[in-house]
Amino acid sequence: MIQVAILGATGSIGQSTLDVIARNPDQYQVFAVSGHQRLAELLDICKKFQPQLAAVPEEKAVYFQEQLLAAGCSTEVVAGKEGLQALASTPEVEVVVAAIVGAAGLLPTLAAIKAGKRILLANKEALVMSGALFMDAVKTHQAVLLPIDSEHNAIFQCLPADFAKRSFAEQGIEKLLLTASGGPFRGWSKESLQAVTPAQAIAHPNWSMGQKISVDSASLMNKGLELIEACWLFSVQPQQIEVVVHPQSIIHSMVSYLDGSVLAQLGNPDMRTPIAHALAWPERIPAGVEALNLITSTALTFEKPDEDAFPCLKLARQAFEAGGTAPALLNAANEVAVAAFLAQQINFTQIPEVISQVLEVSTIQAANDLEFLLSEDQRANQLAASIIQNFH
Ligand SMILES: NC(=O)C1=CN([C@@H]2O[C@H](COP(=O)(O)OP(=O)(O)OC[C@H]3O[C@@H](n4cnc5c(N)ncnc54)[C@H](OP(=O)(O)O)[C@@H]3O)[C@@H](O)[C@H]2O)C=CC1
Ligand SMILES: CC(=O)[C@@H](O)[C@H](O)COP(=O)(O)O
Ligand SMILES: [Mn+2]
Repeated sequence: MIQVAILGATGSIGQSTLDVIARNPDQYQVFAVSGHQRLAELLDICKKFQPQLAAVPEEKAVYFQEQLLAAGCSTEVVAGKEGLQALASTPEVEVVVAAIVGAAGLLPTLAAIKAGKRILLANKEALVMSGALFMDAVKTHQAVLLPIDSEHNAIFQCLPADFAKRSFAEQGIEKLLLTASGGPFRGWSKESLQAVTPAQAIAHPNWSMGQKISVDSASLMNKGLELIEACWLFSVQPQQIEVVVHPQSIIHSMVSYLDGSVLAQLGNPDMRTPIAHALAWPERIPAGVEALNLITSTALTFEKPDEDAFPCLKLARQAFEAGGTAPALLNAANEVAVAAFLAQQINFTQIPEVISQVLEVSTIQAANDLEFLLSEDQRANQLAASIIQNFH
């Protein structure tokens, strides 16, 4: 029986993971879960899956333990950030699903890496902000890193099995084709984007996801973060990645080879597919996802991204090229700007403005020390907040 810890069990990825595990009860057991604000949902998860451990914020730990006891659950509560990191590195756990949103996921994911776990990575922000530190830790601690972000999982499936052992040139790989849906505002002009509401921005055309990633998809920052994520995961440069807008989200990404072959992974847009793939890799398990019917499927179309109306993609590419702390600053500024947009404090087109300003006034430094990186993340958060204040 494979024991699984789900960091961010109450979220969209967490719920999809629980669904896949529930379909494969002979192979997987939920050993540990974490939640942050949605503790009623976490209690339901504990009642259903009876995990050994549940991590919650420090101030809610006593109350949540009482709730568990009242519900007849023997789940033990671990508290706060330390509890979450301990949970991620518990010896009994073999697989850790990194599904916390944003920078808050970095330390628990690193704890799982340092404990040599199989990491199913959804939390792209953690990798974007810490890049080389993250990948070095994977190597040093012989963790197994499997992407469940749908595009990266697709690329992983289209690459040779031993892709990490040889250069792309030796393997005849020309480039990665990273698909983007284009989000709910695809085709909109810069001017018309100014007045869009949070409700419009989180209404993704194809995927049901948490609010932050939905806004990122709408601004194309999700694709910018994914471009950086792909650079680290597959050891490529941004010039080896072409972003292709594919509004139907049926092709989840592709690999183009020198002989003219383009390998693609297709499927209905449902995160249970990449989650099941990575849980079982190199085997396959059922995910509860309906097989793609190409006869009844809609036509597949492709177009170029509009980087003028959606400057976040360009900003992310530039941040990766600048290196050092730049991607962490980009990520921090984006997190603050997205939260401000969702709280209706800024408009949608001010998201890239906040990020540009944070990057412009910051000195980019080496990012090889975790403590320093975390302090820069905090500094960029504060800087972004003060830039937003000055908008008013
Ligand atoms: N949803 C999707 O289809 C995809 C998501 N991803 C990535 O996966 C990650 C999760 O996304 P998604 O599931 O959509 O997001 P959700 O908002 O649905 O879930 C986020 C999870 O993180 C927890 N969380 C939030 N803040 C904190 C914190 N400060 N400390 C600890 N836990 C916290 C939440 O707890 P609570 O709910 O209890 O507050 C929740 O469990 C993101 O990085 C996203 O980019 C990648 C590809 C696809
Ligand atoms: C499901 C998933 O992996 C998301 O990252 C999704 O790809 C978002 O879609 P777009 O960012 O392409 O709109
Ligand atoms: Mn994705």
